Order: sequence, then structure tokens, then C-alpha cells
Amino acid sequence: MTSCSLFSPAKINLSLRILGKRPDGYHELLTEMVMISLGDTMVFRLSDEPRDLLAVSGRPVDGNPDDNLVLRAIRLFREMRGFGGKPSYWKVELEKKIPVGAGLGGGSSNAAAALWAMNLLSGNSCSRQDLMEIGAKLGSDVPFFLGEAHAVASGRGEKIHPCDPFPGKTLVLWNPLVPLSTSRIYGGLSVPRINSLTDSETLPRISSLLSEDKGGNDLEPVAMSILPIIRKVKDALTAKGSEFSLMSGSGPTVFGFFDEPGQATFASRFLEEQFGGWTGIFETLSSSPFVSP
Ligand SMILES: C[C@](O)(CO)[C@H](O)COP(=O)(O)OP(=O)(O)OC[C@H]1O[C@@H](n2ccc(N)nc2=O)[C@H](O)[C@@H]1O
Ligand SMILES: Nc1ncnc2c1ncn2[C@@H]1O[C@H](COP(=O)(O)OP(=O)(O)OP(=O)(O)O)[C@@H](O)[C@H]1O
Repeated sequence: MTSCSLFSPAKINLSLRILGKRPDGYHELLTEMVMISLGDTMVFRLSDEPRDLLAVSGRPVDGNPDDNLVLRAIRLFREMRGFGGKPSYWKVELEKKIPVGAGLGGGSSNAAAALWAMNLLSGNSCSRQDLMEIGAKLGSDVPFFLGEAHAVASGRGEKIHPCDPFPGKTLVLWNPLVPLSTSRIYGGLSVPRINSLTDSETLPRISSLLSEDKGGNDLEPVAMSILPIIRKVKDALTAKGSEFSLMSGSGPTVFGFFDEPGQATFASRFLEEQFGGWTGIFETLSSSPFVSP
């Protein structure tokens, strides 16, 4: 096998609770996430040049291509697992549809897809768990994308607790097309200092997150202080019939769930007319697109 194509999905955070700031500077958190039908497409081909190449189409990604999470993931896989001594440089085409710096995990999903592709193309020697461990070195959100479509993440986001498939739901997304930096949003929090929690401290909190604590995001106040329009869009989604609306991750994307497709279409059009930016209608995924052959 010398090539493969993958769908690299976005995620939304259904709740996000910050428990405190750790001595290593990261925040200890609990977050329930689900993958959605918005995603980028990626094609990986063996390169005939002795270097990795990335071609991005669709939405532009800022920064030096060498620092792109896709190329970083490929280099890390080569360093940690190798390709069994075979020549192993890759040409990647990335068609970017997920807004960048949006709280939708686009870069993390692309990194997970690259690790998944490298494993597939090198003979599948890694388990999902092995790939998650490699992925955690690239970013807190990467392991989630290598697991089930619906999960709770704890620690700094890298410890994954799979959940039952999320019931299929229609959602409207809205994004102002203004990126928000994740580290800037975390930097604006004022929370107590704590040590990392052990699994036995975390597990009881996960069941209460899933059963009682629906629909809160502790990063919203920081993001809203920078972009007050986030609150207006949340309120508009609820006024147009959304069961509940929330900012995803570190923002600024806002989503709302709708039972009626007609209501979702109406709400999405309303947001576009009223607030500009980008909006679309998507579905939650019941299973991960990364499946073993
Ligand atoms: C907001 C979320 O998307 C929720 O799912 C994630 O927590 C962010 O995950 P991510 O983008 O993969 O974040 P990373 O690349 O690991 O970290 C980016 C920066 O965010 C801050 N950060 C991130 C995760 C975390 N638990 N605490 C933090 O304080 C740190 O300043 C870090 O330097
Ligand atoms: N393949 C990639 N796609 C998008 N951004 C990337 C990629 N590789 C590196 N980046 C860098 O990561 C930054 C954050 O982009 P990303 O779209 O992943 O943010 P995000 O959705 O807020 O992530 P998260 O929800 O994980 O915090 C970008 O500004 C860009 O500099």
C-alpha cells in the first residue's frame, strides 16, 4: 500500500469543566466531546523526493508548513516507529474545510489522521492506544481523535474515556472567521492551582459530568470577553429553537442542536444574515472514520 485517503473530522465539546491549573502550566479538565460530519479530506502518497511535502487547499493555514501538525505527526511517527527500513517520505494533500483556530480541533484531527495513515501505510504495527500515546506528544486533543467518536477526556485532555455512541443529532455551527488562540484563552482563566488528578479521583466526576452537568463551557467567559458576539449568537440559536447552544472548546465557534431540519436551516440562514461569518448544518458521528481495514 503506497497511498490512502482519509476524512479528518472536527469535534464539538458538549461540556468543558476546568478543575484547576497544574504545576506544569496546563489546566486539569474534564470534557465530553463528539466528532461531527464537518471535516477535512486528506490524501497521503509515497513521495519520490527524499522529503515530506504538504499541499493545502481550501482554507489557508497560518504558520510555516514545516510546523504544520500534519508534517510534525509524520516526522514523529518516523522517529518513534519507522517504516521497517523502507524509503518513507510522504506527499500529503490537505483540503481544509474546518475553520482554523475555531475550537473545533481541526489541527489535532489532521495530526491524528496523519498518524493513522502512517500506521496503515507501514503495516499497522501500532494499536489505537500506541497511536494515542504518540498523539499526546503533539497536542492535548490529538488522542481523542484516535479513539471512539464520543468520549470524555480528562487530565490535560489526553486521557480518553470512551462513551456509548452519541445519538445522531443535527447541529448548526457558526464561526466569526476570527481565530482565537487556545493558549490565550487558557491564559485568561483565573482558577486554583492543583496537582494532576489520579484516575480514582477523576472517575466519579466523569459519571456526574455525563449525567448532570450538561452544557457548560468554563472557557466561554474568557472568549466572550474578547468576542462578545459569541453570547449574542448563543442566544440567537436558542431563540430560533435550539435545545441548547454552547461555544465549542476554546472557541469562538458556537453550536446548537435542532430536532427539526427545517428549523436548523432557518436558524443557520438567520445567523448568516444577522452576524455574517460562516455557518453550516452538520450531524454528530456515531462512529469514528478511522477504522482498521
Ligand atoms: C480547548 C480544547 O480543545 C478542549 O478540547 C483543548 O483543551 C485544547 O487542546 P489543544 O489545542 O490540543 O491544546 P495543546 O496544543 O495541547 O495546548 C495549547 C495551549 O493551551 C493551553 N492548555 C491546553 C490544554 C490544557 N488542558 N490546558 C492548557 O492550559 C496551554 O497553554 C498550551 O500551551
Ligand atoms: N493542519 C492544521 N490545521 C489547522 N491548524 C494547524 C494545522 N497545523 C498547525 N496548525 C496551527 O494550529 C493553530 C490552531 O488551529 P486549530 O484549527 O487546530 O485550532 P482549534 O480548532 O482551536 O484547536 P483546539 O480545538 O484543538 O484548541 C493554527 O492557528 C495553526 O497555526
